[in-house]
This record gives sequence, structure tokens and C-alpha cells, in this order.
Amino acid sequence: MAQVRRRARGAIAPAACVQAIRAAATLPYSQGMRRERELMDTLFNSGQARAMQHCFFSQRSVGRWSTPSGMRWDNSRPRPVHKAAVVGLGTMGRGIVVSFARAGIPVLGVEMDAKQLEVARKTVTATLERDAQRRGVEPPLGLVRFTVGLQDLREVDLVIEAVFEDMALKKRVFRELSSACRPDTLLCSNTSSLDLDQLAATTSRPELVVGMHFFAPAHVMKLLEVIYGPRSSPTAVATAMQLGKRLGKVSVAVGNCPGFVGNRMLKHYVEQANFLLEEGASPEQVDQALEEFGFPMGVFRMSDLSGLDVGWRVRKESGLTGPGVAPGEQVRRRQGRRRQAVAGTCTTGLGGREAKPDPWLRSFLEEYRSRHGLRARTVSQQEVLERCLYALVNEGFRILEDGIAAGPEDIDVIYVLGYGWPPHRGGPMFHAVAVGLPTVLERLEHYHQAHPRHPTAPAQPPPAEAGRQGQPAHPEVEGDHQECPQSALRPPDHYHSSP
Ligand SMILES: CCCCCCCCCCCCC[C@H](O)CC(=O)SCCNC(=O)CCNC(=O)[C@H](O)C(C)(C)COP(=O)(O)OP(=O)(O)OC[C@H]1O[C@@H](n2cnc3c(N)ncnc32)[C@H](O)[C@@H]1OP(=O)(O)O
Repeated sequence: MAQVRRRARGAIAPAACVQAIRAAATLPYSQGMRRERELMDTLFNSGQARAMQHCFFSQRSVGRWSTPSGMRWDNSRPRPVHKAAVVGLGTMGRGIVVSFARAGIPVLGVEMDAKQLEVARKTVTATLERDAQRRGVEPPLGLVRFTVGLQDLREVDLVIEAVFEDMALKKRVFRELSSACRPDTLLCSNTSSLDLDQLAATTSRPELVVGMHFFAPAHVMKLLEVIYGPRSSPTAVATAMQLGKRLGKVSVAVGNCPGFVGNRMLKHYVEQANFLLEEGASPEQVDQALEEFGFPMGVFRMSDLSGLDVGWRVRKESGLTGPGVAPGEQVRRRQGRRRQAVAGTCTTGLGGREAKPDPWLRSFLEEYRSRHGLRARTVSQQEVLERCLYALVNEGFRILEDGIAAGPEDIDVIYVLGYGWPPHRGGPMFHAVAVGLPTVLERLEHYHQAHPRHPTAPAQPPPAEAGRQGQPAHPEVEGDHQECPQSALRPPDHYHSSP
């Protein structure tokens, strides 16, 4: 039972199953049946059941996508994709190649560097072989071809660019793709946060450019964010949405803004976690609170595995990597500790999956606090959860206001399938309603008063001309020491799923 509870992370159904089996094995038949019925009644009537039902129906509803400009699932025809290419075979690119092969779609893996290509070939082959062995099938190795350079791209119907998160580099790749591919080839980007419209503008076919944002590990996580820009055509959006489904993912169509939906919210979650380090929490403590809430891994473990280098590049592009930034930033800059180059982390010792406290980090944080005159205080588990999760929820409401996500269900699907938000808590927007929007608002305002640098949203809406796609811009971080504005969270009229 202890093992089940540990793996279930707060979900009541797995523990109830064990109890029912135990009752069947140890009680007389009629008592065992009665106990099972009681357990079922408890489960059927629980908030967790409603949360899981919400997840189930939300995953179906996002397939009926629509955009503010009137593109819809039922008025847009996808194109067939017979063969695809992935350009850039880092960790994400390799995972995407694996997803194509596993779905039975021929795929060309493209690298500019021959050494990197060989590493990718080995990793992809090993992953496909391991996966096939587990499933008792033949590995689909014949569907994957690797090549250095863009010369073979005329044979593909769709390309996914997955190079480093660097706008200049991505623009160069898109320009080259534009001449290397057929004029009808869809050009997609796996960018985590960059402006899709700028990428589209470098090509001869901006209408055939969309974002296809995968989540790490790309061959495991079930989410695909499909990002439409102002010039993306219905055909391009429909093709990417349908392709996601073929790849075994749940596709969610979202608008174009920095970080789109998932990472735009993630930024506020990560930011609060970093502030908590300044204030006295340890990374292990923050992670433990989030893991007890039900995430498979806390924010620091997750960042270690998939986000340190990406986050660093994103902040570098935004000019947020100078001196005077919060410890999270400097920790990330520690030599050789940006994951995906090295399996080392800021929360854990070098290598391995197990999170172990890092003595270097502990003394770094002590030194950082003393340098900035910060007195470490005790941070409760409740504060960790409220600050990290409500900041994320708050941004979710701003995303709805901006029309970047079609509805709260879309955000919930993104968090459950992309970031491991526990399904028995329904997703962030569902959770906020379950907690009570007035309570969430009160806590956000409380933390705003207590910590003037706290959340996220400006008291005044930003000027409309600062936004993209004719929508108001969302607030940008201007450094970790910005004044804290008020909450964006208002009980929205359009929230139509009740917990
Ligand atoms: C102005 C706006 C700017 C925007 C701001 C930008 C913010 C900063 C950007 C951050 C980076 C974003 C990157 C990307 O765009 C978005 C993401 O992908 S975020 C990551 C989302 N993924 C997760 O949260 C996954 C969490 N993990 C899980 O859910 C589970 O671990 C699992 C993957 C379902 C597997 O679970 P299990 O089967 O129980 O097995 P394990 O836990 O042991 O893991 C198996 C295997 O997978 C590896 N792994 C797990 N998680 C990750 C991960 N997040 N990234 C990479 N790899 C991961 C794990 O190490 C194991 O590998 P192995 O040891 O077998 O080699």
C-alpha cells in the first residue's frame, strides 16, 4: 500500500483498488462486496472523479478547435503528410523523430553537424529498439533516415525545425528551408516561446508556417501545442492538428505570444519558485511540496531535465541574464550545469534521476542571500503551493482574456498532458474553481501585499499597440525586482466547467 500511495501521489482511486482487493482476499464474500461498494460510492462522489471526468471531456473538446479569426476544425481541411523531416537533432528533435517512426510515418532526421548526427542516430535507434521490445513488435528502423544538410528536403510534405532557441538561428534555418523545400511543404517550428510570425515572415509561404511545440520527453508526453500565427492558413493549422493526433498526441490550438500557453504560464511558476529560494526555501523543499501536490517532478527537477538551457536562452534573448538577477538565474549559469549538455542539475547532484541536495547550491544560496541583505525565513508548504500555483493560474486567466487559448479546458489539457499536472486535480483552471476563485484571488492579493515583487499581472492593462495579433500584450518580466502588480484573476463569465 505504501508503494501504491507513493506512486499515486494523492490520487485516491489506486489506494481504494488495493483496499478493495484486500477486502476481497480477507473478508467473507458479502462483506467484501459491501466494502467494495462503499469504496466505489466514495470514489464516484469524490471531487477527484469530477476532476478526472473534466480531463476526459476536455481532451475530447480540444479537438473541436477554433481561432478568433474564424478558423475551425469543421471548416478547415488537413493535407496528408506522407513523409516528414525534423531539422535539428538535439534532445527534442530526437524525441520527435521517434514519435514519427512509432506512428508509422517515414521521417528524415536532419543535422548540420556529422558528429551530432551520429549521436542522434544511436539514441533514436536505441529508443526505438527498447520501445519495440517492450511492446513485442519489430522496431520501425526502416522508417527513419538521417542526413547531413538540407538537400533531401524536396521529398517531404512537412518539416519540423527543432534547432536551438535562438531567433537569429531559427530565422536562418527558415530562410534555408524556404528554398530547400517544395513550395507546398508546411514549415513548422518546435520553438518554446519565440514569435512564430517573425519566422513565417522569412519564408516564401507564411501561410504554411505553424508552431508544433512538443513537450519533453517528446516521445513520451502526450501534448502538442499547435500555434497559429496571424498568417497561418486553415489548412496549415488543420494539418498540424491532425498530424499531432496521428503521432498519438492530443493537439491543442493556441495563439502566438511569448511562451504561447504552457510556457507563458510556466514562466510565472518558475519565477515564484526562484523567489522562494531567495526568501529561504531550498529547492528540495519547493520540489517536495509540488510533488506531494501530485506533479511527477517538482519545478527544479523538471527544469533540470528539460528547461535549464531553453529557459536560459529565452531569458538571454529577453536581456534577463545580467547581474542582479534572482538566484535561479545565477544557479543556471553555473559552469557546466546547464542540462542537456550535462545531466547535472541545480537541485541534484551530478547525473542520475535521484534528486539529492547539492552542497554547492546550498552555500551558493546562503552567500547570495547575505550579499543581497536577505534574511532567510521559514517557508511553509502551503506558501510554496499557493505562490507557485496561483501565479500560474493567474497567468492562465490573462491568457483567456487575451484570447490565446480558446477556453479553460484547453489550458487544463495543456498542463495535465504537457507538464504532468495531476489529473485528479483536473488542471490549473479547474483547480482554481475547485479551491474557489475568491480564495485564490484573496491569496494572490495577500502575497502581492506581502511581497511587492510577487506576481505577475499589471494593475493597468498594457497599451494595445504593444501586443501582437491586435491583442494586448501580456506583461513581460522586466527583471526579477519589478514592482508587484495586482492579480489578473477575476471570476470569468465564460468559465463553463464546474468542478
Ligand atoms: C516570455 C515568456 C517566456 C517563456 C518562458 C519559458 C520558460 C522556461 C522554458 C522552460 C523549458 C521549456 C521546454 C519546453 O518548451 C516545454 C517542456 O517540455 S517543459 C517539460 C514538461 N515535461 C514534464 O514536466 C515531464 C515531467 N515528467 C513526467 O511527467 C514523468 O517523468 C514521465 C515523463 C511521464 C515519465 O514518468 P515515468 O514513466 O514514471 O518515468 P521517469 O520519471 O523515471 O522518467 C523516465 C525517463 O524520462 C525522463 N524525463 C522525465 N521527465 C523529463 C523531462 N521533463 N525532460 C526530459 N526528460 C525527462 C527521465 O529522465 C527518464 O529518463 P531515463 O532515465 O530513462 O533516461
